[in-house]
Amino acid sequence: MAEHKHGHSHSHDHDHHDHGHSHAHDHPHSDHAGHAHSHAPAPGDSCCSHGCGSASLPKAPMPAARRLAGDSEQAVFFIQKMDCPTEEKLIRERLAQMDGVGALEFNLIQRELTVQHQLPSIAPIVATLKALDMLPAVKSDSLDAAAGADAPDQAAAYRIPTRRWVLLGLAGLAALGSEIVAWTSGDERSLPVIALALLGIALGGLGTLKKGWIALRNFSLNMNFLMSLAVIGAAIIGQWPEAAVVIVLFTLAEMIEALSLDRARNAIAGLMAMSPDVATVRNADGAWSSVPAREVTVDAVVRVAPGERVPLDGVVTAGSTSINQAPITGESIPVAKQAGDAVFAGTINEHGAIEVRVTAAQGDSTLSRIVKSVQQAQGQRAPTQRFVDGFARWYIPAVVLMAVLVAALPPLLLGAPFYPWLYKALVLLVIACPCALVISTPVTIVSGLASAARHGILVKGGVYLEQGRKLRALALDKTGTITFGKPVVTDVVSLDAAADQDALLRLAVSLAARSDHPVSRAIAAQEGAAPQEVEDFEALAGRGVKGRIGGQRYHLGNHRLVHELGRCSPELEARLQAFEKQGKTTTLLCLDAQPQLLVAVADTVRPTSREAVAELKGLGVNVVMLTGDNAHTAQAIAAQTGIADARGDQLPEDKLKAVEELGERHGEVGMVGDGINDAPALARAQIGFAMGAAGTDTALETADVALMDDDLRKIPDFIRLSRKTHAVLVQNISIALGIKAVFLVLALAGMSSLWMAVFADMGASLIVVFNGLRLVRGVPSRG
Ligand SMILES: Nc1ncnc2c1ncn2[C@@H]1O[C@H](COP(=O)(O)OP(=O)(O)OP(=O)(O)O)[C@@H](O)[C@H]1O
Ligand SMILES: [Cu+]
Repeated sequence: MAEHKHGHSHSHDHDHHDHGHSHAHDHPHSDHAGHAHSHAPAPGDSCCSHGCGSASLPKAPMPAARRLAGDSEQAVFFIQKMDCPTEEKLIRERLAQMDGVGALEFNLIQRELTVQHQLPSIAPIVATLKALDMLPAVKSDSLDAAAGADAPDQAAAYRIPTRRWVLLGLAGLAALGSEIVAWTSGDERSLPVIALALLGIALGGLGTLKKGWIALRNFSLNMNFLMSLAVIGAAIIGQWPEAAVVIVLFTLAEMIEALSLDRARNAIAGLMAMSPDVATVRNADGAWSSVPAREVTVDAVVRVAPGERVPLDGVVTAGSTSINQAPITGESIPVAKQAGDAVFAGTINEHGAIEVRVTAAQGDSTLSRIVKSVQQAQGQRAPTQRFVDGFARWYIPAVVLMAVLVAALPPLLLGAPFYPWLYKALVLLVIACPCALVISTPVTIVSGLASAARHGILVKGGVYLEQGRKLRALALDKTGTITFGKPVVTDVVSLDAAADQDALLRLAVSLAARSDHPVSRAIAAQEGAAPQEVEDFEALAGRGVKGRIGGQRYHLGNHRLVHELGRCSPELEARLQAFEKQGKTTTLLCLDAQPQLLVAVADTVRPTSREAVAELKGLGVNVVMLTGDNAHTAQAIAAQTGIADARGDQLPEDKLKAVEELGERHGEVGMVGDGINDAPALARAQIGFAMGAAGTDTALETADVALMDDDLRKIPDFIRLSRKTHAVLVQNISIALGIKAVFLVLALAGMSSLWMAVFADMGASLIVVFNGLRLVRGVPSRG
């Protein structure tokens, strides 16, 4: 992996109008410290992460929610009881009816609910949630800054209390006892049988019955309602032991489901666990002491011994070592670090002892921003999830209707016996549970997101994870993406034989020193030429720079600039081409618009780029290079990387047009870029990728998919993961529906009992959850 994250420090006053290429990832942490991240865009606003104009293609459909006109407040609740999609539906239906309540965002896996509202206080929302027996805890409330300070310890809240397990165990014994007594005595309605069954229902099923009752009162047909109906129905037709066994099994299924969701949540939390809890901090007197990492402030100096993990983000101030950055970038190749280099919390110091000046508090570290970003990403609904939710909406009523018909029609029309058909109807009600179906999608998406994060790929939403497999074209910029973005001067040629080349070079260096553009930086790095004072400095986007030195007017820029100055000639063009054909970028220093000096710089292609391009081609993706650099250089670099379609001289509008045109020709387009000149094209692409995100705030926040390091091979990795995720989603939906279909037939044929139906439902839920969790284990390997 490329290691080039040296913080550079130009002491000059840089022009910030310099377009494009401030190459953010080349100078990390310049203002990292004290940069509080409120990483919480309002739901619904997140559709356009680049702030793209209204003309751009829809990147993610808006969540179906009422939009509030004007400003709205936001409150986040932690709802311990919200662990099943049924609860979500119930809450959604009730809250959506309230005036002043806008978008609702559910995060089942974190059990969080975010509400946009325009109410003077959140009390009515809390009251509604309480009426649904949801017992919300306020995590944050934009009306009340202090809210959430005493939010419960969520980790503890996720745990299922032992008491519940014991109760369930006793309930199970009672239900089993009832079954045994009934079986041995051959009487299902004797007093001991009924008493034991009632005991089982009371110990294990009251919660479900209560929820069922709440659902009924709110006219919301949900799982609990169906189960309650089935149990009461079974009791009415005298199947007491069965009623008890069913409710106990159902409660057990619910608890197992909650546990398996924990697994998904842990996949994310596990990322955070990589960062140590204590840091060795230098005190004012120079002694070292152990301090909880949470309490270490920016600018403190911490010591990291060999073999230890780096506790906080920072910059090395003393010592040198190599660090395994796998927790951030997913690549376990050690990276050399010396004074001035950035290190990240959670990464592993391999051999040297280093001292690190902390640049971000624990909560702002790159790792915790990754975790927050993944948590947030999974709160947004992926397209498949929307489909599944929509399906579940008509599925339950349809099955209930069918159950009613099954119970009523055969006895009424054919004179069939009533009880057996009622029993079949009850089995149908149990089968109607869509839990497996509804839960399969979020679990799969979360596992995919967590797996990507572990491999240094930060996906900003399930949408992108689902879309990745559809990418048919990928546009790459050249400087800093395909190449290292660290060009060096290779040739300096005076165009006027009589001129003093060193004096001209000194002028070029003076102008270049004012710019952050990689080409300028290469020129500015020329040795032995102290820069001179520049007046009226100006950056010329896509061309170069200009300014006055010693009263003379100078331009420093590319062929386009000279052309526009009207001083181009066939001879000059021939000279430029000779360098460009070798993949070098040419820059000309002009005095009074007249070219005087030619400076050629060469950038190195990243060794991973070529492989990435080959892999992308293998995946059926058309790779196109779009660069502001000239066409000849573009061709030469493209040839080195195996890219057939390379387009040079691209201004920002041209890049945008190119992306549009690729979209029309091939379908979904991705774009990788890092400069301001790439921003419009990035926004237009269906998926905007940023590289080297570990060192920068902006790349981490604005891209749809951020690669933590500069390895382009992560893009084919991402596409493969997207395909795998899709495959698992399809499997899960087929399993969930398939099992239902089988039991539907069995039920109608009278071959399925109630408890078999509950068992099947539990089995289906477990299968889809574990199938989904499989994704955590790995990105399909890159051959
Ligand atoms: N500040 C500058 N100093 C010197 N040359 C510049 C400067 N700005 C632009 N140029 C010239 O203009 C060309 C186009 O610049 P632009 O920033 O659009 O693209 P780039 O960063 O070189 O390439 P890419 O689009 O692949 O990232 C550069 O190759 C360079 O020759
Ligand atoms: Cu020309």
